[in-house]
Amino acid sequence: MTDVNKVVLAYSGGLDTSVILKWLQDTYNCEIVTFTADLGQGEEVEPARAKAEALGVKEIYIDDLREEFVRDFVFPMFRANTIYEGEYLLGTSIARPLIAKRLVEIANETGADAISHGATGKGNDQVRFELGAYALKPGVKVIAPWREWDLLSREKLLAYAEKHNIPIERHGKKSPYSMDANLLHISYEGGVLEDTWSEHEEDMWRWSVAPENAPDTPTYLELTYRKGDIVAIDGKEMTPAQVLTYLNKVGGDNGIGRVDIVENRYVGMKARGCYETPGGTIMLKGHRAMESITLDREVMHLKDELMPKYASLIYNGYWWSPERHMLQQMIDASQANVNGVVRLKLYKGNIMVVGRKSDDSLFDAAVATFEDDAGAYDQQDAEGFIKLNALRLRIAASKGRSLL
Ligand SMILES: Nc1ncnc2c1ncn2[C@@H]1O[C@H](COP(=O)(O)OP(=O)(O)OP(=O)(O)O)[C@@H](O)[C@H]1O
Ligand SMILES: NC(=O)NCCC[C@H](N)C(=O)O
Ligand SMILES: N[C@@H](CC(=O)O)C(=O)O
Repeated sequence: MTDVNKVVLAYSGGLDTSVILKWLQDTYNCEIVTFTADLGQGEEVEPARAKAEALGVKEIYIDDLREEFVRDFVFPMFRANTIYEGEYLLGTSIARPLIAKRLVEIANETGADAISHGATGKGNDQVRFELGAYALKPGVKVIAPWREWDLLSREKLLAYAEKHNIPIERHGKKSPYSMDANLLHISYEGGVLEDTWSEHEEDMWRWSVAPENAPDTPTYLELTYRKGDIVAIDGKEMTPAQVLTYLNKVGGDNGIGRVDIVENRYVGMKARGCYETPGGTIMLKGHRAMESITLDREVMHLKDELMPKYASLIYNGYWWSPERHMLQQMIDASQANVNGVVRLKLYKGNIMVVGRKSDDSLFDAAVATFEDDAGAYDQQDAEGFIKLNALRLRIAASKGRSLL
């Protein structure tokens, strides 16, 4: 067993991390610092203070990280139109690097030599927390209780909690799912979802109405972009966290952003997950529309080619890596002219782009028109363009390389 003096625990305040807190004290006989983040999960974080105090913790950090989360993690990720395996908007994946960063900062402030978290040994989150911690504090020790203890069933965990007077009630509605929530999404895993054929239950979803129950009249939105980020909605300036909060509300009301997928975890297994990402789904659609008139074609296509790689880096836990940093600089540089306004129509789970405008637009109506273009584009140029592009095809065909 590793020798540790002081551990910073990522303490969400629920049953699992409360058991972990006690288990760390007993097993490692060390001081514990707790860290609880408000990432917009919609549950009060303050109750974590009293719970930690009741377990004898002296150093308690409760941080409101909502603005930092959206400004420095969510927005940069959306500049790349990031999506994992075609469906997942990485709501949990993008929050873990921020938790890792704060764990390390708090360890430095309090003189702790170790960090701990409650992610299991079967998932992605352990990888994300630990790669981040090692990248930012190379000598840090890591304690992952799920990989060490024998409390592997719910019954054992509850028995341990009861024996040590750890309150087992959770605030809010009890969920049969393993969930993670923040301003970008809610994820649901486990329970009935472990049968890939069983349909998710309607009452599982917490933020959105079913598309069929959404209003019969559409909702229009105007998103103003500056350097690839939304800075105003319907002309009203907003901070990054305000933007996402607002879009979650209107998106949820219109039945937008539900997905039910089976994804490939980094550790090798496939896992079923349902995700509710109303604001993020709107942001992705809006951003692509803004780029469609402001980005050069080859820049756009290169971004699209690199995006799956960038998404995998984030999914697999490599936010704090030199390769993600390098890609981010390129992505950010591409956004210099991604300015303007996009107009969207939300209707029963759908998002339609109905307008886009920009002072930096590359769309040239004089060139694109089906009407007389007054010499803006010489149609005869196209003949040589096509012939030279066809040259190798014609040579191959003339030498008998039939494609039929
Ligand atoms: N808001 C948060 N603040 C600090 N740490 C967090 C937060 N959310 C999650 N974590 C860390 O990530 C781990 C994995 O998250 P997950 O959502 O699986 O936790 P959990 O099993 O729900 O824990 P609990 O039952 O205590 O809520 C948690 O055990 C905790 O260490
Ligand atoms: N139950 C959870 O804690 N889910 C978080 C993981 C969500 C998603 N499968 C991910 O790996 O990012
Ligand atoms: N948070 C979940 C899922 C994951 O990490 O992929 C776990 O700890 O297992």
